[in-house]
Amino acid sequence: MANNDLTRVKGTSIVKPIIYGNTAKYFGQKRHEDGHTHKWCVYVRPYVSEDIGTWVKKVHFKLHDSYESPTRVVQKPPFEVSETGWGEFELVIKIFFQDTSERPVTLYHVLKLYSNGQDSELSEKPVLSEFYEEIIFQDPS
Ligand SMILES: O=C(Nc1ccc(C(=O)N2CC(c3nccs3)C2)s1)[C@@H]1CCCN1
Repeated sequence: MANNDLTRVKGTSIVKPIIYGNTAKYFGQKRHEDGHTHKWCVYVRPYVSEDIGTWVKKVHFKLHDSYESPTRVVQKPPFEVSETGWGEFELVIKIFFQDTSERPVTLYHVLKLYSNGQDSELSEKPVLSEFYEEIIFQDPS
């Protein structure tokens, strides 16, 4: 079929399901030296067990500017950043692919430290906030 117009011929597409988000745990009390109350980990993981490094080259985690070196670059799996802090804020997650012809994907995640609302009673239970996303590669080269 001659495809003279600019529409892309519907070819194959590859769907790569991922999970992104954070876990958090209250220290049990406020840390005197810096006022931090929680440790947390933000991450990008494959939805099914696989070596995500075969198709993800690196991940940038952009933290709040008050953090030292707020843009954290993770060059190999596991693609995660562990930190401590006292509050919830929006992080930017930028995923770069081994196939450099594929544009990076940017995700936004609001860090969750409190099980039900900011400054709610601080529980000892870990907090989990994660989301499912599908990375779609059209006509992968
Ligand atoms: O909390 C919030 N924003 C936050 C930004 C950064 C936070 C944080 O936890 N930390 C900065 C880091 C540092 N500690 C010492 C030197 S830098 C530990 S919290 C907003 C404000 C209202 C609701 N949410």
